[in-house]
Amino acid sequence: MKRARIVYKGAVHCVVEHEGKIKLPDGQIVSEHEVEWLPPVTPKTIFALGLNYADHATELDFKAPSEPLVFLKGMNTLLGHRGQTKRPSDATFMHYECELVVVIGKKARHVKKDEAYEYIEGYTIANDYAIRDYLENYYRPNLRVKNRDTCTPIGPWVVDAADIENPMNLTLRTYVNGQLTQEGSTKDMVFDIPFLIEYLSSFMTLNAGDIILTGTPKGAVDTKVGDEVITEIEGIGRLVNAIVSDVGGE
Ligand SMILES: O=C(O)C/C(=C\C=C(/O)C(=O)O)C(=O)O
Repeated sequence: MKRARIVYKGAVHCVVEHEGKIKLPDGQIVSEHEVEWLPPVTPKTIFALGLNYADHATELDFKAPSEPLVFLKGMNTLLGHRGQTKRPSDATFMHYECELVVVIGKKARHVKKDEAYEYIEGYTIANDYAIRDYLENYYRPNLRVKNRDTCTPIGPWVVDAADIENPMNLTLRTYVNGQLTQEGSTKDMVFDIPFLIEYLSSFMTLNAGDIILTGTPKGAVDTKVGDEVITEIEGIGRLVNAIVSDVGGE
């Protein structure tokens, strides 16, 4: 089952996918172009991993971390499928990052690796844009890199965990204006999903609806106003995003 949140005729609905279209709670079927897509999740906490693919660390001239490099993101960053991301006017380098997102299904504290999958509701896709102008080293606060308004498009769907046979072997791809620019596999994560859930839940509580952005492989390159960026993950779908100027914006 694939689930999403949309606005249709001025009202918010939780919907499911039906033969490539959208099924509303009253059974009505509508096309994806008739709706406004919202982020499919409303987390209390958004966790994200930095440098969780060794080849991405290498392209930034960093070593892969020996312990998970976790940071938090604000709700201000979230945006739905087919949304418009405002390219910050102070950015020289705004890199896309295609990432598998784990959606937590129930309260998790002191979870062991071998039980971790029981705590996952499903998976979705994020594009974790990075304003690389402000990337200095591992230890700096990364607010200006990773917490810009609208810079985390996410969705379109949350796919039930039961429908993803092996989340640790999914192909990720990014297309900019139709050109394939990034390709990798979740099998190359430095810290895999069970490890991340054990690690995070060892020192804090994860709640239902919380999300973990699991990092991006190599191939993250610059984007500009006017680009269409599609991040795609095998078995989940394609997340479409447009980059617009923030000049004169709110
Ligand atoms: O911008 C960077 O690549 C470094 C970084 C985070 C990295 C990721 O999100 C990633 O590797 O997926 C940072 O915190 O600045």
